[in-house]
Amino acid sequence: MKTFEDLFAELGEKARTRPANSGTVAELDAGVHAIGKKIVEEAAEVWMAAEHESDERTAEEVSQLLYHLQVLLIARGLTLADVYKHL
Ligand SMILES: N=c1c2ncn([C@@H]3O[C@H](COP(=O)(O)OP(=O)(O)OP(=O)(O)O)[C@@H](O)[C@H]3O)c2ncn1[C@@H]1O[C@H](COP(=O)(O)O)[C@@H](O)[C@H]1O
Repeated sequence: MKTFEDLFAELGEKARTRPANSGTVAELDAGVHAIGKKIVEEAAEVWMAAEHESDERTAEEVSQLLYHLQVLLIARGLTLADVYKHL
């Protein structure tokens, strides 16, 4: 099973190697403004799923929000350590 740290390492590698079919590369190229909008959209989907949908759907929406948050960190050149020091 992929962990949060595994995903961050994978996305960092995508950003470095820029494979042609990567949604992550496309999202990074779209920029921080577009990524931020995606985060807000996914956060709303998390809220709606938690209030009205199943545990499985809620977990899925949370995974998507975490993905977009990680893309934002990479876009800003931040690491997980930069976040963890605030936890
Ligand atoms: N975990 C994710 C992930 N979570 C969410 N997403 C993206 O976020 C979107 C999810 O949003 P929705 O389901 O709300 O989207 P949708 O309704 O299908 O489409 P939208 O209209 O919202 O775009 C997906 O379409 C993906 O583009 C992800 N894209 C990639 N990953 C993982 O990231 C890694 C790298 O992926 P690539 O860069 O695409 O190779 C792989 O391990 C992937 O599994």
